[in-house]
Amino acid sequence: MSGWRSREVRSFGYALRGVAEAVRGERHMRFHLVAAIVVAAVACWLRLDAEDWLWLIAAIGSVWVAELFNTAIERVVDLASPDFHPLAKAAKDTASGAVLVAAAFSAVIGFVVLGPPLWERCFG
Ligand SMILES: Nc1ncnc2c1ncn2[C@@H]1O[C@H](COP(=O)(O)OP(=O)(O)OP(=O)(O)O)[C@@H](O)[C@H]1O
Repeated sequence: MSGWRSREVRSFGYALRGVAEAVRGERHMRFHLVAAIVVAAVACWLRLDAEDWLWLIAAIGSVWVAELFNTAIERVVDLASPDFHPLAKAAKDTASGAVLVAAAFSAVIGFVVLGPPLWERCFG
């Protein structure tokens, strides 16, 4: 393997390890993983079309990305400011807020995409 390629493979490995470490260490990350599996199972059961799948994938992805950044920010804040500091608090609270906003928008997308076909399947 060329030097460039082995460097790329190594970087990819570090990135995957970062995701795995976040899933192992963060309760919320595991919750998002379970939620994504449940949503995908329901979407399969409802036989959603490609466009609906894209909306769900974008919603799930946005929550995962927000949670990964939140985890990274928490780690850096813990490293830089183990003692209480108002700026550390603001950084952590803002990072959690990003997850909350992503989760809220994703819940709306889930409701709009899954709601009508689910209603139809269950009560139609
Ligand atoms: N060094 C600090 N200085 C000031 N406030 C802090 C500090 N560390 C944590 N906090 C406050 O405590 C809250 C909880 O912090 P913590 O590190 O426990 O993260 P968390 O929100 O519990 O994340 P998770 O549950 O995902 O581990 C933060 O949102 C922040 O308001």
